[in-house]
Amino acid sequence: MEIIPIKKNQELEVTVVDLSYLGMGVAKVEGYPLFIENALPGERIQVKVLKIGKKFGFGKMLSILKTSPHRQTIENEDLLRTGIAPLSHLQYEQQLKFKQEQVKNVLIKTAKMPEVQVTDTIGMKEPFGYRNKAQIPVRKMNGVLQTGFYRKNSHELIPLDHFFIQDPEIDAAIVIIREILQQFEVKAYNEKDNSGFLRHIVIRRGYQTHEMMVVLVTRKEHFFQGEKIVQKIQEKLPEVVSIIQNINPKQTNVILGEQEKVLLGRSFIYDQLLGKTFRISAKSFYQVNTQQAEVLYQKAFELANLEKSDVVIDAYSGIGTIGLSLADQVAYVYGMETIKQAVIDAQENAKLNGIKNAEYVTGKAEDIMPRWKEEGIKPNVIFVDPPRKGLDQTFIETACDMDPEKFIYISCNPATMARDLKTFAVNGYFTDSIQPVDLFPQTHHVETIALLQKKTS
Ligand SMILES: C[S@@+](CC[C@H](N)C(=O)[O-])C[C@H]1O[C@@H](n2cnc3c(N)ncnc32)[C@H](O)[C@@H]1O
Repeated sequence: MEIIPIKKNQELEVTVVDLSYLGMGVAKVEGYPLFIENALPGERIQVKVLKIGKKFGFGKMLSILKTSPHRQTIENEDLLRTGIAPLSHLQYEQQLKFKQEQVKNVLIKTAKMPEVQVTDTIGMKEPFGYRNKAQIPVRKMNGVLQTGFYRKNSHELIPLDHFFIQDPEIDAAIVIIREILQQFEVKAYNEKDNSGFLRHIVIRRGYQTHEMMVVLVTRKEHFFQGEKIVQKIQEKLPEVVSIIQNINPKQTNVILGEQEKVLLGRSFIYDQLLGKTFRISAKSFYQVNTQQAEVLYQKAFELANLEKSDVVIDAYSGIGTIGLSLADQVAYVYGMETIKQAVIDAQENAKLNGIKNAEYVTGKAEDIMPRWKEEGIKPNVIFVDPPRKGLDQTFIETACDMDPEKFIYISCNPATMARDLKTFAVNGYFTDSIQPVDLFPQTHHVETIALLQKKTS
């Protein structure tokens, strides 16, 4: 586009025509896209132009002149401002449709597979208060240690007590811990000059067990009055079975550092998933929505149509939730994962549940898979559940070379999944169907399960 038809600070009336994949309303002014927070398709709004780029700009909604029938009232607009719940102004049924459309779009545009069926998104009955984990930044505001969340695309803290999508017991615990920290005059971290002490409070709470883990992320090891603070937390929060100090001295956006000290109790909590018990360490991955994780895994097992003689690979295995949940339906499970603590959890979880036909090793999927191929392991079904960046392309080639009957690809990023499905197709595996599951209500994130089968002709 040569001429940009609008100017910064201009106020104008527009019609919202679309919702971006990040949940922002999109209006077009003479073809020039303007992204607007808290705006829904079909709405006529008054907007002020905030930012102009070469290809698109951003606007701030001033008022709604015509409201979408799909809009719902939100408790607190900070949930949109912080990006905690960027779809919370859209009715839940519509959120589910929006997610299905997102998956369809990437299949058409990225994977070039318009023929693949994308089924309806499986939603939750109560789509809030579901997160079993919180990672809350701690900063000094008006001279006081404060907790909240960052404004979108910034590190400016917006104080917040009710996070809406988090387990309310976690929200309450954050407030109690904050008050204790204020009482002991703990210094909040200042990222501008990498000074101060407390950076983040991370909390996990077992959905079934209600066991709570509190991780205090600090810049330095020396914890002035640490013992007293720990004692007070335990006194006020009897669900806490684990308090960990994680030390992160670096000037970085990465929350957890390398070094960890157990200040109280165990280095892990237990939770139950699909009738099995799992221990979860601070650095191990565990799906944040336990209820929907059960729905996700059950659907994945159903699609896998497992047989008692099957050999299964659980790639990117975390604490072994997928492989150990299905171990009693198959002959053997091999799992691999990069985080050592998570692999130890998986090994312990196998013992805890009396599972003898599963083994877990530490390493990158792309390094372990060629080794297993060399050793002559012949999987019938391979489950892959990678992080947002998707699969390593050499991993896909090696895995396809091992000639399994099918793959079950669980993904938290439809865009990288669509890219990977193309590589699978080149290597002889076609995508049969895609099932979106809503693990992250009120947000733009969506989890999907793809079933891939070997090409027969
Ligand atoms: C989305 S999680 C899934 C974990 C587990 N399957 C579950 O459902 O809880 C992805 C996991 O892959 C691990 N990971 C990241 N890169 C990896 C790699 N190159 N090889 C193996 N595992 C990796 C992460 O540490 C994380 O535990």
